Amino acid sequence: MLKAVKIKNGVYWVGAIDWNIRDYHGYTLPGTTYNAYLVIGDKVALIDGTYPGHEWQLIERIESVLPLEKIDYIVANHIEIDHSGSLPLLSKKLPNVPIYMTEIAKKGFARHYDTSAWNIHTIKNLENLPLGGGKTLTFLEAPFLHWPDSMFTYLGEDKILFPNDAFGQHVASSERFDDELGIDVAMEHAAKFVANLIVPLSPKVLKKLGEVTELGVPIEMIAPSHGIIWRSHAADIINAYVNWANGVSKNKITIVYDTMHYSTGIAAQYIAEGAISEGVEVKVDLLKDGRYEGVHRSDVVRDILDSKAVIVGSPTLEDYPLPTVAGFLYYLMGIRPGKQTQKKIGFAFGSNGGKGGAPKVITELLEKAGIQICHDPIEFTYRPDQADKEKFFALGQEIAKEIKKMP
Ligand SMILES: Cc1cc2nc3c(=O)[nH]c(=O)nc-3n(C[C@H](O)[C@H](O)[C@H](O)COP(=O)(O)O)c2cc1C
Repeated sequence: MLKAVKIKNGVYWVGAIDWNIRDYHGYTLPGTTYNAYLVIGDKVALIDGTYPGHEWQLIERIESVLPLEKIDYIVANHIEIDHSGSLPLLSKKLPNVPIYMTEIAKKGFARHYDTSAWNIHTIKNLENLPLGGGKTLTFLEAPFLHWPDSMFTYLGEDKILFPNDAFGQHVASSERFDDELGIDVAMEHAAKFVANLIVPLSPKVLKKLGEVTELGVPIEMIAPSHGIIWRSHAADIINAYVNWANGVSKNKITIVYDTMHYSTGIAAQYIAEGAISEGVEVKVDLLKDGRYEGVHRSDVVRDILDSKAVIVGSPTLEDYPLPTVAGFLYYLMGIRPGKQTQKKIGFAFGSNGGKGGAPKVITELLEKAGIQICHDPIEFTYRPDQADKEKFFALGQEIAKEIKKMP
């Protein structure tokens, strides 16, 4: 039988490890976990659940602590199926057990499952659920963190926040805690998660963290619904969230491009060399799914998370950017990294066969992603010549100097 992991007295991790998942809604990941938690007072509550197909891990881990029938309450912090996929089975096995959720979740669940037989309890913001035995759950509505239905659950006596997807990371590992996995590795997985899922919600993150601070609820441990539990570095991940939400960046430039015959790649290299000569960090990402093996867009946005500048290149193909670049820009428009408190600058470039047009289209899409355009689109025909190379090197130097002046 799989075992639960004790995270505090009377609190257990009873989730599932999914070692195999490599793509989740277009985000590449090295596996993940679906975290669920058992809180045992006089009464017993189960917080969150698993993706469909992983219910067996959840049930075995619960039963390593107590019989499933001992569960008195189920808390559903979020409707998305990677957390709620076990509810259809649990609601059958535990037919009378109340399931706590927000009013919006109730409607959302009805669009996912047949909830007619569920014993649903809709929570009010800051409602308490005393379990007895020194365990009280408090529910905090957290709309749009990250879906309209989302809520956080707080276990006051143990100072544990169960914020569902917030503070999560997609990583499958034998370690359950930040200090076991290593803080740098944990932070890197958290950064990718934030770059892809949380950046568009930045104002809401800041507002919610402000509300939690005002409530004066001490948080010693953060137990998210994916990845490791923050037990030694809860304050560090909260601080990192504040910085990411504000768009705090390094003197770093991300250059992202695709190419058919590599002319645009030569230009990218010259921009990079110019910037490097000014002492700034540069990441050059050739987009995956293009002609060459490259970097997946979900990793490119991770690079952009702490970059002050984003430079995007594409040759012109039938008057437009390559589909990889266009697709990437649509992804970026949804994430809107340039719309955080601290701005990002950028421009577009690319090779053409005489007519061109791609960099102009890229510029428009970069603007929609909130990137402040600091240079007109730059085009050249076929291979860059010596003058082009020098121009691109100088541009790299120019933008590096510019970002060094930015906060
Ligand atoms: C199928 C195809 C369509 C193209 N369409 C255009 C176009 O609409 N306008 C243009 O100026 N060049 C066009 N070109 C030329 C490329 O933009 C040119 O070869 C460029 O140098 C390629 O840059 P790269 O080496 O970075 O791939 C096209 C090339 C191909 C193969």
